[in-house]
Amino acid sequence: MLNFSDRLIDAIKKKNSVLIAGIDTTIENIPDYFIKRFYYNEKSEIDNLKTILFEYNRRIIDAVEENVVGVKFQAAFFEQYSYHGFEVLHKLCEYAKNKKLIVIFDGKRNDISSSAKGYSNAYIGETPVFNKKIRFFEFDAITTNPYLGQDSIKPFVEDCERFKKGLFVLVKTSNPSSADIQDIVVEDKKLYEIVAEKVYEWGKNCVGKEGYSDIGAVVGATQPEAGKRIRQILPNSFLLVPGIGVQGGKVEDLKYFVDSNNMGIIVNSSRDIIYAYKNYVNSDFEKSSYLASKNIKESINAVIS
Ligand SMILES: O=C(O)c1cc(=O)[nH]c(=O)n1[C@@H]1O[C@H](COP(=O)(O)O)[C@@H](O)[C@H]1O
Repeated sequence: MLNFSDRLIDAIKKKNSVLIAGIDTTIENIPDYFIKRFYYNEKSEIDNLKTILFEYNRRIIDAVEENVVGVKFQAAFFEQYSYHGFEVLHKLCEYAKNKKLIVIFDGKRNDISSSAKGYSNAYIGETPVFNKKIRFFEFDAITTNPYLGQDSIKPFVEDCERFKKGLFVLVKTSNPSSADIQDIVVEDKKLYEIVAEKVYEWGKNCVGKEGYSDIGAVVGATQPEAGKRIRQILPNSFLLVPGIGVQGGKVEDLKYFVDSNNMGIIVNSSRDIIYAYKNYVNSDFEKSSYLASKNIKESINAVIS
């Protein structure tokens, strides 16, 4: 199997898209008419929840498939429904995988190395069970938090090498308070610059045939200045860029995040896609999500090609 970065590049070329659809759906944002269609009084709340969460997201994936290179599942939106949500996540991951989409687990997981290994086993690796090793999830990549340092990242990096997977390390996030910690100056550098340098080190031995590392960085679209700087520090890493649209990040600013080949980014949009029915064709969420994903893809391509 090809390295993650090579598979990602192949998929981007095939789709002519760097757009990732973020599957961040909550039940209260699913249109009423859809809920009515699948809600059965004789079934339990939990059974209705599982059916509706799966069926809605499955249709979103069908609708946007043509315009996106992959999907990112934000764990929180599934965890809030406990193991019922995780059951749906498992089914959706398989569903998207079967459509040959790049599938990212956005859990921002990490801990001391023994615990980090458990996270890595679960989402991008395999877990020892008696005398077997089981792959519970088939995600292509996972997001992770760098705060605990190198030994906490190592289990993920090793699994990336072993199973040809990808890792996106939080470097400069999109949220308004990201400066509180990430912009602290340490020995003339902002902390996020130091984290980016670490990401470069961690990814040095995971380079695919196209020359890109499988260890990338998360950089918010709301942070173009940081994007420019991080791109200098990470010339051959993929940047996962969330925060366009609702959070205020501008598609025009993506020019600061790309590398010298106008490559090296994937751009996430969640609410603008999954709830596009609120802005487009209220009665047809699939058509709305299709149109939204097409428009976002085309506007990104206009900036970076
Ligand atoms: O790691 C992420 O994906 C992430 C990092 C970050 O800095 N900012 C950020 O918004 N995200 C995620 O990207 C998605 C953004 O959603 P929208 O603002 O609805 O497009 C959510 O799933 C966030 O959890």
